[in-house]
Amino acid sequence: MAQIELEGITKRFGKISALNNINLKVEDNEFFVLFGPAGAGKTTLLKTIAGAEFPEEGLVRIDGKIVNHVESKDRNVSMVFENYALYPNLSVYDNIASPMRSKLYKKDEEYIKKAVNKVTEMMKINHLLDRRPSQLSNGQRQRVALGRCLVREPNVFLMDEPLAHLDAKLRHFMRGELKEMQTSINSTTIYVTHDYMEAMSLADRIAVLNHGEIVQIGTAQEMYYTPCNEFVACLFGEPEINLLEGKKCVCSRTGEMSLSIVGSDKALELEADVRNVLAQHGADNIHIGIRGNDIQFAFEDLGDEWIKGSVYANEPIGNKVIMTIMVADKKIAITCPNDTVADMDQDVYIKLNLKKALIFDGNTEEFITRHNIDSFKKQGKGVQ
Ligand SMILES: Nc1ncnc2c1ncn2[C@@H]1O[C@H](COP(=O)(O)OP(=O)(O)OP(=O)(O)O)[C@@H](O)[C@H]1O
Repeated sequence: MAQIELEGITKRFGKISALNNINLKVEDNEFFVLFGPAGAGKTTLLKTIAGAEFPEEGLVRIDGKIVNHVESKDRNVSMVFENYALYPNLSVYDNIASPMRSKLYKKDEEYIKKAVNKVTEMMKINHLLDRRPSQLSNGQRQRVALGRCLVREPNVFLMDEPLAHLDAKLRHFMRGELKEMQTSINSTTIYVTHDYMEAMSLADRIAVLNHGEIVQIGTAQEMYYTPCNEFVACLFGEPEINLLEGKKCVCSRTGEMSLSIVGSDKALELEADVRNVLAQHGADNIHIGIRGNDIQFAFEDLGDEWIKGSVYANEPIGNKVIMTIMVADKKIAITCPNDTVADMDQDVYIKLNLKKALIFDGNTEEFITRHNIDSFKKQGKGVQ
């Protein structure tokens, strides 16, 4: 159990600023995910907490104590690295046993045997105990590295893409095991992943990083339903959220402010709460963020709010079809039932469910509002 606090952390590699003024508080017993594109600074942040990198500026606190000058081995953290970092000359058994034989944690061999058996059974690698790392597949090596991280009970687990090389089924199984284990042994976990589904299913809270800075911290729900900008909105969801250019206009039927999509002359009616926020907001250029499953489609014109487009692609993916539709010059991806059949260039009509739309400022790309915004806010635990 431990609370981690980072205050003003800056880390440079020559001219590269890998972390820039990071402020973050991870609560005791929290499962905290670092998420973001390649090169965002996730691994550097994890290593800074582990004591494998030292920041030029800022403070690292574990349970309130400043640990900037405490060596990695004395921080009682257990880290699993992306590149496994296994001892090549040791067997799987001895690799996993190694942390418990260190001076700090010295345990007797009987205890070690039980602990190694428990973790290797969970990882489904108990048939590989005598092999060396060079005699393993990448997925097996990754499980050994994870086993070595999990075998003792540190204050903090630091995990860098620990499931990246596993096949989909094992990955799904391991996610469940990790979450279960973290809850049962009450330890704080900081977990790096590229996979938004993994981030959303494991995390109590997520920090999105980009260019060495934190863009947003929040629950999976907040990231998905109230992202702070278009960058975050695009990271969560498959297919990626559609961002359509819109303009404020007046609806001839209601006389109220509404939105039209650039390339279409239809005025789309807004919910009163969204309309009120937009009326106060200066920007005329609006981006409408709408996910593929919040768009209806039909092969005939069903009336006022239906926008005409043409089928550009129709891609079956398992239990659904992703149809890409061209409206003016813009591609829009929608999620359809798996028996949907469509011809290329066929006329198709779509209707946006604006109750689900995210409204962004077209110039700054910052989030402005959505319908029922208060029901999506502040459901996570902890503080930024
Ligand atoms: N030892 C190093 N020397 C020089 N530059 C480094 C070093 N380690 C990281 N960097 C740079 O710091 C930045 C952040 O790297 P980091 O590995 O933390 O990103 P990341 O978000 O973990 O990326 P990925 O998801 O690809 O692993 C990158 O620009 C990277 O090239």
